[in-house]
Amino acid sequence: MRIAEGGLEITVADARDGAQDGSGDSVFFNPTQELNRDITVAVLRAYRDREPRAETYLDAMAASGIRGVRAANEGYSVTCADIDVDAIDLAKENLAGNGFDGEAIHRDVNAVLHDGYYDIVDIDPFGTPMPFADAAFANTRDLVCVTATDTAPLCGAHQKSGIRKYSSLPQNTDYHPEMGLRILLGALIRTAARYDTAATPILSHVSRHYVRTYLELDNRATRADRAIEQLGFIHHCEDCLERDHEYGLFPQSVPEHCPHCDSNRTLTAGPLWLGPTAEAAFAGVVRSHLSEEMGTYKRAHRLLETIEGEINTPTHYDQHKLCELWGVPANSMDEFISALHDAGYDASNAHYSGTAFKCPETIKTIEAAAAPEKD
Ligand SMILES: C[S@@+](CC[C@H](N)C(=O)[O-])C[C@H]1O[C@@H](n2cnc3c(N)ncnc32)[C@H](O)[C@@H]1O
Repeated sequence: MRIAEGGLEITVADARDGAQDGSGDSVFFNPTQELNRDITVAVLRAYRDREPRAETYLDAMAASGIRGVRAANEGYSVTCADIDVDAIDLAKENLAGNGFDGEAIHRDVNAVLHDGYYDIVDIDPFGTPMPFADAAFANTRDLVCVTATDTAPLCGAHQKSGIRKYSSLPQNTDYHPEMGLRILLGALIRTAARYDTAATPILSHVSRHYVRTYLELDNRATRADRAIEQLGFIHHCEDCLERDHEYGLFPQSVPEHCPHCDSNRTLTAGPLWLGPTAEAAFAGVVRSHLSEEMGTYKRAHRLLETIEGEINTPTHYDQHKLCELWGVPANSMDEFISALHDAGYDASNAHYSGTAFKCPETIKTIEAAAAPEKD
């Protein structure tokens, strides 16, 4: 089946043949990942201004090669890799059909990376990216782009699987998309540090059922040490929903009672990333590189605008959950955030959902400043 994406024509397998969930024999293709791919193209454009030296792009898990074709269209020197021979045949056809002479290799990406360096590596697997993280951080010069679709292990809903895959303890909280992102970032940043490399997230988003992040690399051990210093733990109360953060590789103590309400329903998650998940200025540059022919232009624009304005501290609150806790009807997000600003607090929308917001204050302070009136 022929589809058009980003102004290019690509041959992909049909969803009716199991292409979308990877269930059938056909080469994987998921049309709902167009937002992910559109933002990737805008990142590749923005990254050229930031690091003009970056030239080579490895579409490490190419399937139809759609990412590779789109990167080649941006002038990158592209290699597609996949362990599925049908995928590689299709990726070759799609590169050639669009007039690009990129390479397509039928090989395990860990072996491909063992043999050579790339400036930008894009890891887009089924489920967890961790089996590919070591090879990616050891053999990439500038930027590692990562998708993780195993959101249930990441956010603590499938906790044992999360512990196995990410060597960390995730907890299922009311801010589960951010929990997932920070658990993933913690694991990726620790993996990069094994190679004396600092991996800094310059853009991240959690959309639908996946996490996407772009990590810029710096091969200085001192920078890797500084990245490790931004790992830590979240202590969360299931009753009052307050959460506290603690930096370090070991929690000083795991609270048995919530310091805010004395409940014994406390959870500790980590180690996870407590640093910024994106650079606001870079998100703005990426937004300026979206183009209107992109199928998800409006959504991507809105998403990046929110990320640009998002306060970059852990963790977001859900306004509906807080209003439920306070026993009041929810008002509009604009009204709610304005009330926080009027009271002199920093507050912003957060991209995780329409009711997500960031405010570095406690729930008690937020309630006093912005809780809507009871009916
Ligand atoms: C989710 S799909 C990739 C989708 C594609 N990047 C896109 O945007 O449409 C994952 C692909 O990874 C491939 N794959 C799985 N394990 C691999 C490995 N070890 N090395 C290379 N490719 C692998 C699968 O064959 C599959 O085509």
